[in-house]
Amino acid sequence: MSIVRALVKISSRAPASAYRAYSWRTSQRAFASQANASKLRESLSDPSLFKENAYIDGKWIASKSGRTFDVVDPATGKIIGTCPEMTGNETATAINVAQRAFHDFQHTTARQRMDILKRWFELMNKHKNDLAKILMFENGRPASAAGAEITYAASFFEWFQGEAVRNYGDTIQGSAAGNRVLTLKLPIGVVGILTPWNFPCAMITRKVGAAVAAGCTVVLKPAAETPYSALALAELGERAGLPKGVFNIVTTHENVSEVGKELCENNVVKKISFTGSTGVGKTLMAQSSSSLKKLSLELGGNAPFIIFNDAQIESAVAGLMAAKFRASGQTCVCANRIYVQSKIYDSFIAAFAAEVERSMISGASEDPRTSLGCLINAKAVQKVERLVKDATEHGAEVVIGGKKAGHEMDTFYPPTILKNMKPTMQAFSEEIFGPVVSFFKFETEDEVLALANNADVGLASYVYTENLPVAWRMAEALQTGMTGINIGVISDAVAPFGGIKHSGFGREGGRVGLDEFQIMKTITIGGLGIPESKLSSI
Ligand SMILES: NC(=O)c1ccc[n+]([C@@H]2O[C@H](COP(=O)([O-])OP(=O)(O)OC[C@H]3O[C@@H](n4cnc5c(N)ncnc54)[C@H](O)[C@@H]3O)[C@@H](O)[C@H]2O)c1
Ligand SMILES: O=CCCC(=O)O
Repeated sequence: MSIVRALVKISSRAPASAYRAYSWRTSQRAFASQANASKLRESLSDPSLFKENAYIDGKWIASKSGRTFDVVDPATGKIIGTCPEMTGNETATAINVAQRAFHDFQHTTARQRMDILKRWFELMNKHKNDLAKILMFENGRPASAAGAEITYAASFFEWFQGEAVRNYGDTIQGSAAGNRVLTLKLPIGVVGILTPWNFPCAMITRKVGAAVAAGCTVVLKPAAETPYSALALAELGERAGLPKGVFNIVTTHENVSEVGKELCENNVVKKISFTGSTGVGKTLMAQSSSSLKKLSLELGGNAPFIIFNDAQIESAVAGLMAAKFRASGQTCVCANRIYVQSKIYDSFIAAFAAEVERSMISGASEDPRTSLGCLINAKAVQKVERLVKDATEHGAEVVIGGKKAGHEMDTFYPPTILKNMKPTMQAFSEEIFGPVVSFFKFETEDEVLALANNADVGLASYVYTENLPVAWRMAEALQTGMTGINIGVISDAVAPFGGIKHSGFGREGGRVGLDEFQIMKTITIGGLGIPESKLSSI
């Protein structure tokens, strides 16, 4: 409940002493927040990267109501700062600003946009440690993994600065004599971008890098849990030379539906790019139908990870570690259902469990030894607990973990391995989004293919085998947008990223990433034929 609403509620029906107690607690909270914010700010080499305002038209602003929401470090439970609680109307203002900026920005040359993105990329590298620190505090990611995300995030600006100048069209022979047909790719206009908390930086740069390369202007709504990475990126964008109004950020927590609706229904916005859950993706798609917007939806996954008898075990263990534990298992491409062929089922699980016990260390985010961080909130842990309980009640065996233990914060869950999993269990059809590894056994290629494809979503899949025809057949037949063969990390700025089925549509990164933010214009020119008088009679 918001502070304002809570105060109104309390003041209308509670005695004055209760009000005083509440006000005292509220001011204590505000004080704690200010103290932690200034601690975070002071820990940065460049404190001006930590912003607690929205960013519209190149200005750092508060909400009109003055209302804010708290941002909490999920690893410690401490409030690290506040951000403005913006409304639908304020989002409309940001959209109008972006529209005004588009008027000129669409006419910048590809080289100018390339230069901006290049500088933005360089600034991200220069401030990598500060960006990683901000990400670590707001997301709870351990320090080294936070640094890895900044490198990954910056790679999208590097990639799209190159792609900005590789904006090719076609020339086509028309069907009628003398007709010539050309295609041009033009920026689509103002884009609304909505991003999740699990990759607070990379999900933004993957979209914004492409949008800016194409010549679009942006209104971004970052996740309420992780707004500070977005705001730090805006500060660096300004330093990189982004004109005012090209990149705008609206922050909100309570008004998220209202802000999302405005982005979807406002006719000025020509494209919505969203990464998040399938449920919210469907809502945004329905809301965007009245204005027929172009959409990219990068939604949830439930990746099968398939290990055949002939796989190289060491490499499969390493691949599964990466595909499962990245971001504490909170990645849309995380391995969710692990299928191991029967001959190696037990030995593979034993090798994998040994590696988990050796290398997974849960601890304070700043501790360089920490390799497994917390989950985003206590609710995420409760979901994991529910899935583990359901599995064990229906016959799954716990190999390691399986119980919350040894941590005072309710956001931590230990690495857990379950075997003897069955398709009837909830973790078969639900995305776990946590550090739980669920092993299923299979006998034949056909059987595992049917099991793997028995999902309503289709984002990533992984196959380990030394048999090329098997690998190829599986890659073609698996109903997912992406398949890794003998590799557990498929995310790369050069590679088109996206799903099929209820994992959404559209591709980000790669050569096609730019297309998502462009319209194709076809130009037909008539009267270009050779006059008959110039043709010989033969
Ligand atoms: N395919 C991908 O690339 C990808 C990447 C990251 C996360 N995900 C998926 O996202 C999910 C985890 O993130 P989550 O639970 O925070 O997802 P979520 O859908 O609840 O939130 C994602 C974003 O949507 C916003 N949002 C929520 N309700 C909204 C509404 N009514 N209108 C507008 N915006 C709204 C949130 O504030 C956040 O910014 C998982 O299912 C995961 O697989 C997918
Ligand atoms: O969570 C989804 C996106 C992460 C990635 O780009 O690999």
